[in-house]
Parts: sequence; C-alpha cells; structure tokens
Amino acid sequence: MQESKDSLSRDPLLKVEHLVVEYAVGGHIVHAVSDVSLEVARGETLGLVGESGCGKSTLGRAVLQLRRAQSGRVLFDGHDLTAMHGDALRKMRQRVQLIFQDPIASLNPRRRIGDIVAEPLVIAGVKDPAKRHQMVCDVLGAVGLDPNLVMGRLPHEFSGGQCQRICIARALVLNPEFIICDEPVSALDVSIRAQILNLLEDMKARFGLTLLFIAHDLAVVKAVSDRVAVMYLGRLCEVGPSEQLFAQPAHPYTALLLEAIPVPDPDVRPAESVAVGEPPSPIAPPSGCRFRTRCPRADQRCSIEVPELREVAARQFAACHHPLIGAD
Ligand SMILES: Nc1ncnc2c1ncn2[C@@H]1O[C@H](COP(=O)(O)OP(=O)(O)OP(=O)(O)O)[C@@H](O)[C@H]1O
Repeated sequence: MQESKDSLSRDPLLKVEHLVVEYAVGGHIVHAVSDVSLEVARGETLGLVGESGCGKSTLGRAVLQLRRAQSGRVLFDGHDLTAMHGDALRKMRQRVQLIFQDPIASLNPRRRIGDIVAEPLVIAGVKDPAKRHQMVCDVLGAVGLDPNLVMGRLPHEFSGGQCQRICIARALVLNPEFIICDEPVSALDVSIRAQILNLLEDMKARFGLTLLFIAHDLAVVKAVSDRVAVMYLGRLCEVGPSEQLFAQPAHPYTALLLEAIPVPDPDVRPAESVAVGEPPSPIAPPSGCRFRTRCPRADQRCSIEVPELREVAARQFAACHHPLIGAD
C-alpha cells in the first residue's frame, strides 16, 4: 500500500508551484494565497483545510484559472495552465471540473435538469443530440437519479442533496480526470452529508478520478482524504498522509484545528485551545510565520524568518521553526 502511494506521488496530475494570488480591495492588497506549492498524485484525494478566509477557495479557483495568479505556475498533467488562454485553456478545463458548496445556487433555476447536465457537452462541441441525451442519462443514472424522472424537471423541485447529485452529474458528464470539490457538503443537512461523500468516493473509484477536497470541517476531510494540506492565512503550514497528520500533527496550527473537532462523548472535555484571538487580516499578515501571533511556541525567530515546509516525519512536511514532532 505504502509502495503504491509512493509510486503515485512520483506521478503528480496537478502541481502547484509558488502560487501567489492577491485581490486589490479599496486601495489595499488582500494576500489570499502566498507562495503555495503542492502536488496531487493521480488517483489521490488531497484534502485542503483551514479556517474560513484562509484562501482555500481562491487556491481552487486559481488552479482552474477562474482567478489568475499574480505569480507561480499550475501544471496539469505537465501542461502549464497559467500560460494558457482561449481554446487551449477551455479544452484543458474539460479535464478539470469544480463542484461548489451551494448546489441549489449553482443550478440555473429556469433550466431543466436535462439541459443543465447537457450544457458542458454543448460547450465541448458534442453536436449529436441523441449522443448527448444518452450521455446525460448515463451520468444521471451513475449518481443515483432516475433520468426519466428528473430530466424534464426544474432545480426547485429537488432537495439540497439531490441538487448536489445533479451538480456532480454535470461535473462528470465530460469524463474529467480531476475534480475540485469546494465544501461540497457543508451546505447540506447533516443527515445527507454521508450519502454525498459516499457518492463522491464511488464516483472516484468508478471514473478513476483525482480529487482536491476543500473543507473547513476536519472530520469530513479525514473521512475522504489520502493526504491533507493545512492552510493558514494564505500559506500552507502542513502537508502529510491523512492518518499520520491526524494522529501526530506537526504544526501547532494543525493541532489547534484537531482540538476543535467536536468530541462525541459529553464526558470528555475538549482540550484547551492553544491559540488566542482571531486570525489577523490577510491585508496585513504578520511578518515571518503568519501563525506566530496566535502560537504558544512562537519566539523572536518566528517574527523574522518565514518558515519553509520541511519534512518532519516520513512524507509529512511542516512550515514551522518549532514543530511538535521532528527536529526543533
Ligand atoms: N473576489 C474577492 N475580492 C476581494 N477579496 C476576496 C475575494 N475573494 C476572496 N477574498 C478574500 O481573500 C481571502 C481568502 O478568501 P477565500 O474565499 O479564498 O478563503 P476560504 O478559505 O475559501 O474561505 P471560506 O471557507 O469562507 O470560503 C479572504 O480574506 C477573502 O475575504
């Protein structure tokens, strides 16, 4: 198992290199993504976690070039998406799809489900209506919906969970290789989250997908990810194999996130939070380590030197001058 994972990681489908994404707002610069590098291996699910506003969605959108980066590169299957435009980019985007947080809002309320799911095929130039119809039927069936019952209906006739199934069908209809799932279950009732997560797992196995799974909820990420990347205020602070990172976090911020996972046993009190206060503004992030203003381990070095990601245990990397494991 270990061997196959390692051989996978030598064949990254997605490579993000030193990506910087900023927004200009009212004369200020929001440092949403700052020098982020990561890889997602073919067939892998990489979970991307961090508090609201840390830059997860921006990173996802910048991978797809829906938001252009200030600098850095995004390589998909060896092709530099950041250097692509027009038709070349459109063609490449068929191989990478995005599933959003709010399924109801992401479906056009005036269009019938059959047309919504067929739209990517029309854009991709599949001209034969019979072929399109068959492809839409097949993919609706794959996500557990009866094509005959749903194709002619409008989005408002469906529940949130069913709408997310429709969004997943729309994302899958062009047979993509890579899917960015941006908080795909956080807008759904708790009771149906597991169904949608199971569906994504099934689809991943059936269609040989690679996933970037963005969520602020660590319990959800733990359930689906092979590896996990943790973001804080625009920077990556830790990356590692999921089980290892959850069992033995190296970055104090990862430890803080893990402590915040609700404990099912009411007699067990959650550990005291190590961090104090709110995250600083991404308009004026702290010098050195961005987590230092909330970190109990911070010293003078942390305010001066930006910590690089370095390996603290096998395949586990942390950007910390004083990690909880490995050499200090
Ligand atoms: N279009 C935009 N214009 C200006 N600032 C933006 C824009 N989109 C995001 N931001 C800012 O960039 C930072 C990163 O936001 P982003 O949405 O990427 O974070 P996130 O981790 O996905 O948060 P959430 O989980 O709340 O979606 C935040 O400070 C946010 O306010």
